[in-house]
Amino acid sequence: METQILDGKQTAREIRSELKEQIQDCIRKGMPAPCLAVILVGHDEASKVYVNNKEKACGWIGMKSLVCRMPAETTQEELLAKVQELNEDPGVNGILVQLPLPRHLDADLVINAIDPAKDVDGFHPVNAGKLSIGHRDAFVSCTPAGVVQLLKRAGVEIASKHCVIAGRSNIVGKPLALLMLRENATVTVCHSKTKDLSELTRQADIFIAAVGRPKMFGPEDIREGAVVVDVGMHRLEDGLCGDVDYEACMGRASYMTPVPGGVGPMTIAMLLSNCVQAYKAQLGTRS
Ligand SMILES: Nc1nc(=O)c2c([nH]1)NC[C@@H]1CN(c3ccc(C(=O)N[C@@H](CCC(=O)O)C(=O)O)cc3)C=[N+]21
Repeated sequence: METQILDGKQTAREIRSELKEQIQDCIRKGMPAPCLAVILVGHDEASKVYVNNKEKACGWIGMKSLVCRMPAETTQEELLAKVQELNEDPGVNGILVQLPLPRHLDADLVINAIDPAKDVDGFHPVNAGKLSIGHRDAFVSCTPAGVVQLLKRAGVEIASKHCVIAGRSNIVGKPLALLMLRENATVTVCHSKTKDLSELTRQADIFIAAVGRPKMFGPEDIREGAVVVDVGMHRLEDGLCGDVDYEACMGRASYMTPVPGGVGPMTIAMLLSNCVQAYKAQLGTRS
């Protein structure tokens, strides 16, 4: 079987050009440019790369980005004060606190402090709760939103399909299950304690791997013709790879996301999209 590539890089480019047009429209009407604020605490190397990528992506579409770099020894109080300052700044439309935080800081407390209307990561309990009860105005976590956009734009049918998700994190597995349910899929979520995992994943029409273990899934774990989405990202000696053994599944899946160039670029595109959504909502409520 010929495996089609789900090209996240190209799809992200399309989404960015749509967002860029929307922003130019607003600016032509005399509105200020939207602005995303990113808080980066400490010196995690991977985080620096992501934050740079986000800055670049903002630049491409005419969005301002404000990166607040704070030292590794920043206290909880200092971090909360920074979040408060950005909450109150009318020039800031979206706030993202780059994770992971240094160990002495409590990420839950920090996320709870973000104004839900500026929570473009969709991590605040108010947004997570709204997603779970189907409110359309919630900010949805960027990686799950990116997966659904990628499938839809490739013309993959979701309704009535059996979607099996491996992984149950608050930022990927759980919100993705809710989104796929909203798209009328039948959803199974599995995890490290699941019995006969491979038996289950082989029943998937759409299989989504989000476990965080390099090349954990191979052709024996997927059905011939399945749609395979790989959320994993691992930096090995010979480059990046995902949770799925991409080469080995070539020819067995009907569609598959590469790593890199699959879900990663879509995550950033959805972050930009959430920012534009926040910006428009805030413009609408200003007197
Ligand atoms: N508050 C918060 N929100 C996040 O959304 C968030 C975060 N913290 N912490 C870290 C993770 C990870 N993440 C990625 C974003 C883009 C790529 C991406 O663009 N990947 C490229 C490759 C990039 C490379 O070469 O390293 C690709 O897959 O093609 C990957 C990973 C967002 N995260």
